[in-house]
Amino acid sequence: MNKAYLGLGTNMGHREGYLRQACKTLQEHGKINISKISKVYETKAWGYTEQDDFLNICMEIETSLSSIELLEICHAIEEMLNRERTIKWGPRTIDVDILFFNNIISDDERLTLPHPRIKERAFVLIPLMDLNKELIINNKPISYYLSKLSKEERDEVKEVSVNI
Ligand SMILES: Nc1ncnc2c1ncn2[C@@H]1O[C@H](COP(=O)(O)OP(=O)(O)OP(=O)(O)O)[C@@H](O)[C@H]1O
Ligand SMILES: Nc1nc2c(c(=O)[nH]1)N=C(CO)CN2
Repeated sequence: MNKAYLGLGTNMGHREGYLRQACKTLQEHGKINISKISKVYETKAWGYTEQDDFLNICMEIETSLSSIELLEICHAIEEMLNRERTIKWGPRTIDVDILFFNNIISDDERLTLPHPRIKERAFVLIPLMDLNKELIINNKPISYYLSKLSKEERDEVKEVSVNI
């Protein structure tokens, strides 16, 4: 069985609803089991800042799918929930990224592993820390990268009480 970590984000419309639908679709897939789910965080937009706040979560899954098959499922969920690609890093109903897939390291443009921007993103590092503090990128634990971010960046990620 493969172990993977996914990052989900949404900042349009009924954000909890989109997260719930994405989780339900993943859980109902016969070849995916959600083994852990992080707390829910409300986060300031990163990268392209002129947009509404996001809700972000991460999850750990077990799956018999290959990494590319899993990527196809992530894209199918984005399509089902009407994600549109207009502005780079812009508003979206849902984004489902593969953060880690086993210990695979790949610089393939279609599927880069670990996801290339985890290290800079408090909105990913903080929920990942809920799941597994031992995750490693370039021989360093994710806590190292979180400690390198400024207090301001970390403070932009706030736990909220939302049930998914
Ligand atoms: N680990 C990965 N997880 C998801 N998509 C990936 C990954 N590595 C590469 N990609 C590719 O990145 C492309 C762009 O993805 P997407 O439009 O979701 O980017 P984004 O979420 O806006 O930005 P970012 O990639 O910085 O999170 C996808 O077509 C996908 O094939
Ligand atoms: N806070 C936050 N900012 C973002 C997010 C996101 O999920 N959360 N996703 C982006 C593109 O992947 C760009 N910026």
